[in-house]
Amino acid sequence: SARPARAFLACACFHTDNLFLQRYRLHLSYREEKEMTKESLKVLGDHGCRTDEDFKVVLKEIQEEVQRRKQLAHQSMARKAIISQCYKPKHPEVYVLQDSFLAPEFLETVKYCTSQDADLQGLLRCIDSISGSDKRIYRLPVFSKEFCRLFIEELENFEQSEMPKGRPNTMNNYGVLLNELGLYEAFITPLREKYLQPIASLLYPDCGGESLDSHKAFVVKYSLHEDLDLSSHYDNAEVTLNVSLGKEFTEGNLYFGDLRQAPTPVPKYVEIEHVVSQGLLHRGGQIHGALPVTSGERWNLIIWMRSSAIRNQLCPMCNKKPELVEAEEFGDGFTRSTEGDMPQTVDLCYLI
Ligand SMILES: O=C(O)CCC(=O)C(=O)O
Ligand SMILES: [Fe+2]
Repeated sequence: SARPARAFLACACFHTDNLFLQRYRLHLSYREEKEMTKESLKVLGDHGCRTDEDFKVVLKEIQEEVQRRKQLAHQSMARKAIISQCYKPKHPEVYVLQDSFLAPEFLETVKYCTSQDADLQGLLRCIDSISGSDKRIYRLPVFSKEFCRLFIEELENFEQSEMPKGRPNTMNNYGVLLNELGLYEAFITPLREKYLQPIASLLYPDCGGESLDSHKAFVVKYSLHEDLDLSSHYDNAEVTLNVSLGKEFTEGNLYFGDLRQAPTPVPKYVEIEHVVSQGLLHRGGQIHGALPVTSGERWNLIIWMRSSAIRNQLCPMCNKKPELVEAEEFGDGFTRSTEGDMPQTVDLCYLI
C-alpha cells in the first residue's frame, strides 16, 4: 500500500491557529470555548473591522474555516480515491519521475552534493545565491522546459475534468493538490529523497535540511480572474522548494522578509522574479508573499518539506510543543518520537 512506513501526525493547532481570513487578509487564532482574544480584536480593528455587524461576519467566516479544516483530511482521502479510480491522465508518463524531466545542471548539482567531500562552499559554486547571504534563498534550474509544458498540460486536463478538487492550502484558492492526483508515490517522494534532500542537507543543516522526511506538495495558479496574489505568510515547512512552471505571465514576483522567529520593526523585503523551469529554495519560516500578476497565468510547483526531528520539538505554526493528533498519510509531518530515534537535542534554526 501507499501508506508511509511510519505514522505521521498533525498538531491540534490546525483547528485553532493561523486561520486565514480572506476578507481582511490576515491570520487569527480562535478557540471556540473562549472569546476572541484582545489581540485579535485589536488587529481586526486596525484592519477596519469595527462594527458588530463586521464582527458577526468575521466570526461566521472563522467558524466556517474551522469546520472546513475539521473535514479536510477525510474529504481529501475521499477525493483521492475517486480520482485514482476515475481520472484518465492525459500524460501518464509525468507521474513517474525520470532523470529526463530534470535540468542537466540540477542533476550535476545533486551529483556533487552526493559526492564524498561535498561541502557548502562547493555547492554555492553550482547554484545562485540570489538575495545576499543572510536570507539564504537560492535559485537553481530544476526541470526541463518540455517537462514544465507537459506537466501544466496534465494539470489543465485535470482541472477541466469532472473530478472533485480540493484547494491547495488555506490561502490559495486555485491550483492542484498533488497528493489527490496520485503524484506523491512515484514523483514527489523520490524527488525529495533522492534529489532535494542532498541539496537541503548542505544548505540548511540547522533547519532540518538533513532530516526532511515528509512533505506537502501542490501547484498554485494565479491569473486575472482567479487569485492574483498571495498575502504575507510563512510555510508549514522547514524547507520549501518553489518552481516556476509557466505559462506566460507578467509580474507576480515573490518577496521575502524576516524569519518568523526574528521579525524586525521595519522588515526589509527582497523581491525575486520567476524564471520558468527554475526553482527557489528557502526556509519555510522566512516570511514571504507574492505580488499580483498583471497578465497571463502563473503556475508554480510548491513543495513544503518537513523534518519530524525539528517539528516534533516545536510546531512551526503555533510555536509550541505540538499537541499530536492522528492524521492521514504524511499528516503535517510530526511523529511520535521514539527513544534512540534521533539525538536528544536538535538545533532549531531560530536559536542560531
Ligand atoms: O505564489 C507563489 O509562487 C508562492 C506560493 C507560496 O508561498 C506557498 O504556497 O506557500
Ligand atoms: Fe509560502
